[in-house]
Amino acid sequence: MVESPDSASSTGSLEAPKSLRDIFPPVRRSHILNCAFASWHAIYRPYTPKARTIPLTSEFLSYLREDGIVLPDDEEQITTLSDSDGSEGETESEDEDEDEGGITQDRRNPTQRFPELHQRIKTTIRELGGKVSPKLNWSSPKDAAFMTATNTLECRTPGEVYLLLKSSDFITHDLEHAFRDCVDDDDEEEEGEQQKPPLTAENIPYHLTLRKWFALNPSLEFRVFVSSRRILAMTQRDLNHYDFLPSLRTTIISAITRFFTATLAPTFPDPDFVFDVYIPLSSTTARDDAHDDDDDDEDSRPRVWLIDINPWAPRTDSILFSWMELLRLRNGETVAGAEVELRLIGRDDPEAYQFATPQYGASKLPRDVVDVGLEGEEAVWEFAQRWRDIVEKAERERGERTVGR
Ligand SMILES: Nc1ncnc2c1ncn2[C@@H]1O[C@H](COP(=O)(O)OP(=O)(O)OP(=O)(O)O)[C@@H](O)[C@H]1O
Ligand SMILES: [Mg+2]
Repeated sequence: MVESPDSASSTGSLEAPKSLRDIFPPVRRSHILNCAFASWHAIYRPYTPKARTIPLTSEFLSYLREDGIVLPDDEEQITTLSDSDGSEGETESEDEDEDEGGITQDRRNPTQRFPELHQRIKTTIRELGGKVSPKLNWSSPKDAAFMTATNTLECRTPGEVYLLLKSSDFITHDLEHAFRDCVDDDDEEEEGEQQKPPLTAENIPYHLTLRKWFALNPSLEFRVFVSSRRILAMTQRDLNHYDFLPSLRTTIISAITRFFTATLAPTFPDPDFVFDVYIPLSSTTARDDAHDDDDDDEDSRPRVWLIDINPWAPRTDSILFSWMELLRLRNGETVAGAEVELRLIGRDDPEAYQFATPQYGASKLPRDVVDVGLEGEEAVWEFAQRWRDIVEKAERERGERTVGR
């Protein structure tokens, strides 16, 4: 989870600026838990790219929390810090717990320390085609992508997964600060609820999520802000300018709105949340390759995939909006009947990164997309044209033309 900057000062209000924390509605612990991947994935699996969630043991959580990185010894290709610090090839006796400044460190290798879990992760990677993108309850280790040979979150072995998780501050946030700035759910107690254990950090069920790796195009990732089961606003997620996006605005808004109305709006446990979607270039290829849904849906309209659900909380990055703006929209400070805004990065916007210079190394820009970028404007345009053709065909089939140039 990335902390969003407190943008109280950028609202232009004449009132004395208040901090975002002062005015943000309280965030309940249950809301945070509802946004954990394993919680919502259980409901919306047919709409997500292929993924598996693996319950984590306390042994594994201790391993993640400890300083130092002891990696498995059953992998050949991984070159890591542990190779140079001499931990590889330690004998049984050296693997025993040792006391370092009062803190007990378990130096055993993951293959001895949590063999079953290690094997399960290995098998799951294989089942998902050999390449996965890892995530804990709420966060992916985007800030640690630089640790891998590919500079992405693509992992082929459990060791690569462990290395990313252990190197990431975002993962540490999931482990140590999941309920930071949250309130209890006391007033929500219903009959029979008293039997439930209290929602404390100690009894958070942690899961490792492994998502089948696919080369998604970051220009087609969007974040959507929902309040009272109503879409308030949408934003591009990737911080590059894409010339072709404005002409697809109406199509994108209606595809996402249709998806939201049919799936999330009626069933997500909380009325306020933030969700991320991806609109694949070619629904058929992508579905065959990475989708969990086995139906024979021949609908050729742009398909919307659910990537993540995030808390309605300052900790969620509001990207091209400020949380102040969103809270105002929430309070109805909008023109009645106005269409939902999809905010895109303009060519000269200060937020715009150089094309092919993404925010967290290449983790947001799969290699083939980088290649398109590096091939220059023409290749990008060709790509855009292909996408537009698909969309236009779909719209024609529906008998309504919403795309035009
Ligand atoms: N199956 C996948 N294969 C390859 N890349 C993926 C896959 N799923 C997601 N990604 C990429 O990883 C990025 C991060 O994923 P996700 O949004 O789940 O992480 P996050 O930590 O929750 O991010 P945030 O902090 O912005 O909420 C996505 O924006 C997407 O570009
Ligand atoms: Mg997220």
